[in-house]
Amino acid sequence: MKVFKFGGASLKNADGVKNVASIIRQHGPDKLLVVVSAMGKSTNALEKIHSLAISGQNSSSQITILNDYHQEILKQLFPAGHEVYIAVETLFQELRTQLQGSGEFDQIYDQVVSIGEMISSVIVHHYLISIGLHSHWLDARTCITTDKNFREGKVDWIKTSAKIQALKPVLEKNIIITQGFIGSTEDGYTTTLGREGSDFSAAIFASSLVASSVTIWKDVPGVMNADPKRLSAATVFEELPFQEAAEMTYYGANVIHPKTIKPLANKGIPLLVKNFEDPSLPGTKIHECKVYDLPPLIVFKDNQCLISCKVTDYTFVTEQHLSIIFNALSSLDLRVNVMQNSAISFSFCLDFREHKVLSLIQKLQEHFEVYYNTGLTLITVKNYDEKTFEMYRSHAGVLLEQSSRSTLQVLVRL
Ligand SMILES: Nc1ncnc2c1ncn2[C@@H]1O[C@H](COP(=O)(O)OP(=O)(O)O)[C@@H](O)[C@H]1O
Ligand SMILES: N[C@@H](CC(=O)OP(=O)(O)O)C(=O)O
Repeated sequence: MKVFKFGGASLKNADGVKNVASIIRQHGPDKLLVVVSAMGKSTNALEKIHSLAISGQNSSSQITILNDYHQEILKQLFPAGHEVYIAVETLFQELRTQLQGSGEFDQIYDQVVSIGEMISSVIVHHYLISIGLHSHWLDARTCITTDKNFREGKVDWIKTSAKIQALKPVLEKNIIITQGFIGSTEDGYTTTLGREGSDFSAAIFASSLVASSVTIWKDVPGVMNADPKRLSAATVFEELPFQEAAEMTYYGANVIHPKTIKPLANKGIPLLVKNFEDPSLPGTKIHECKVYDLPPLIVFKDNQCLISCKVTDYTFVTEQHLSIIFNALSSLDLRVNVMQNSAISFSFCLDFREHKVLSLIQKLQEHFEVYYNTGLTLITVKNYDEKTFEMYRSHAGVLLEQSSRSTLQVLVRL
């Protein structure tokens, strides 16, 4: 059996849904489970709706814009009176109810933002039925069990795998359509797996079903040695070892979610990255292989924050200081992307998740003089050569630089 994953870019309008349906129709004789993300930029829109509502502002015009966007897609795909209209309206009702719910910021966020995937999966499912395919709609929350770490739910693999394996009889006669990005706590609250987590969902299903492959359908011809939106000369890899792909995603190559590779590599399931606009292109095969002479691989990670903690009592930075800093990071579940120390200060950069980073800074200020800069970009050059090394080191606006024998990292203000 195979797993396909279609992201927001492939489902951004009615033609996108038709194209996805045509790829599914042509998939061949294998059993198939399809994971879909929210349409277009719906998750960003839902994040905005949530943040307006939480801060006591009126979110109704943003909800209307999101509803209109989906209604336009529906109108182009289904005749008036089709049952899908009621299904989507029910989900918008659910959105309004959740916005009025009580609970922690992150908990409400997950109840609200997950609705994008619910809507898109319902639309794709009904469209597949309308063109004569045997589609079975699955609520991913009935299979993917996580802890209560809202916005970054940690998967309970034993429970999740058992529930996913129970889907095998359904797959005999149906194509399963389900949501990426979402799961559920044991007591029934929706959780999300981290932004752009639908690739990871595909890997969870594939690993539990021991699929023969996972294909993630993207708007690029495959995995490239840099984001083609940043470097137009980027070239496509025919194949890549799991290890290399995992490292790329760790440094921030957002073509694949960082948690996707491990479950697939553990079971030896190849990950294919293919282009949904031209499925005839070969794409990239990520699997256990050796590739020699890889070109320099350049990864840009935006929205970085550089924090410097300076000791205030004329002592040097000690292990006790580092322990305070790392305990604070760990208590907020924050990950450091690069770190560096001098005699009297310790600097590190991390993703700027405003809410959490400001709490971190507050904690650190109890012990250090804290300085911070936001709006930075971390550029990582893996397998650098002389030319790329010099080029990125001498980049304008470097705030921090670090290199090993194979990897250069510079933190810059672009
Ligand atoms: N190394 C890379 N190779 C290919 N694409 C990359 C790379 N790094 C970043 N990207 C970006 O990833 C995008 C595809 O991922 P994403 O937008 O998350 O897709 P989707 O939302 O459809 O899952 C591409 O449009 C491209 O700009
Ligand atoms: N919709 C979610 C999950 C996701 O993975 O989306 P996409 O496949 O479009 O990156 C997000 O935007 O974070």
